[in-house]
Amino acid sequence: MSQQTLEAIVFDKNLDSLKILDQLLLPYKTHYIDIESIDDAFQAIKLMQVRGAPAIAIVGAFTVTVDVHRSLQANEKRTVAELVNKIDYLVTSRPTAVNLSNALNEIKQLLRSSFKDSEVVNEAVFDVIKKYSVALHEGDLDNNYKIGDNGVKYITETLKKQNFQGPFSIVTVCNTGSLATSGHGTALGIIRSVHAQLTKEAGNDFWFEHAYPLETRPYNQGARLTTYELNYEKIPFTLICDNMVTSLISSLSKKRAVKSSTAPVKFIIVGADRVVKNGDSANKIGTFQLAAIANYFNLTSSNEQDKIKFIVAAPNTTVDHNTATGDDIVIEERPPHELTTLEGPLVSKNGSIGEKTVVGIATPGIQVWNPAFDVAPHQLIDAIVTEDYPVHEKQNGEFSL
Ligand SMILES: CSC[C@H]1O[C@H](OP(=O)(O)O)[C@H](O)[C@@H]1O
Repeated sequence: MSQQTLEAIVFDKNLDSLKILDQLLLPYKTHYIDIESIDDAFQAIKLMQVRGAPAIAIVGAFTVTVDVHRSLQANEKRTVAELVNKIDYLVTSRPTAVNLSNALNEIKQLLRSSFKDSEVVNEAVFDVIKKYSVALHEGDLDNNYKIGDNGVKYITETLKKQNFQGPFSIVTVCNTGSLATSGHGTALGIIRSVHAQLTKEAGNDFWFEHAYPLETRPYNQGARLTTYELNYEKIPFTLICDNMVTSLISSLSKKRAVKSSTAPVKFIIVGADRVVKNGDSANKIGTFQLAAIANYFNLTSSNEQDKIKFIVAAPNTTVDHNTATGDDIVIEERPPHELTTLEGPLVSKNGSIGEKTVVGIATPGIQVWNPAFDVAPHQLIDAIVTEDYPVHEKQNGEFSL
């Protein structure tokens, strides 16, 4: 496998060129794809060659930048109104993650406030879009480190309040790390920061011992991407299937070792694609179940030290202030083949990596339901961790975002 990297998005400020890491080939192959137009980006986002709410917003913004750069180089005459239409098309590539529409709508507002619809796109238009895109990319990385630190503070405060002692573990779903953002990540960013700061040597009565990433069917972001990141950073983890969470929590709560660890699950930390005004949060399918599982164990345990906190980690660019509740969130449905087949390279017994292959794992031609996301109700969420501190917690059962 060529040199391993976690840099999902590469924008060259001098060449005004954009490359994305093809995440459909990870973890077996590191391959970058050139993105030269809005059409290229629509395809790459739709196919999930790049995915993750913040990452697709950053790719969307950089794509408009390189698309305009290319058209100026080709001396194409395009009005601002025509460019806005192409931007609206890009927004439709993945409807649930609000980051993409937030970013592209902000670019449209900048264009509308600085130029006439009938004006021909020129260098001044390009400069406005590039400046916004670079700031979005750099701001996302800064936000993620703040989310990580805020997550550490919340976890530390929680464990101290509970008078918890000893090692603890964290469950997470999908991929919310460097491959889903500009770097460090959101939920996985908190795990990175917890691994770095809440060590046994840090002197607290408690310390982080283990992460449990879920496989995250059907696209397998956890099995392919989160394990790739955790392995790269040498963070201790054990991959589990999506249907193993209750057994994992139950075994560890009874001090029954799972592989080499007995550290109880104290936090389930997930990302988000859209957090709406009342705190309902859309995220990868299976997230609602995780919130319900945490709630079950909390209802059936009387001991404060056993309580599990359900945390949503997301930057403010993922918050949708225009939508009241989760009932109003459009959930993207994906193609049936993602459920009925598996795509990947043939891996021989000696570990050598072959050509990409598609294998069937279900009866051909059957009816399939493949929603990419679900909505965790705010009632089941203990904290929403953004780049702001203190973190968002419910007052009288309600979030105030
Ligand atoms: C920080 S990534 C947020 C969010 O995006 C992922 O969805 P997908 O892989 O389908 O783009 C997943 O729901 C993450 O939690």
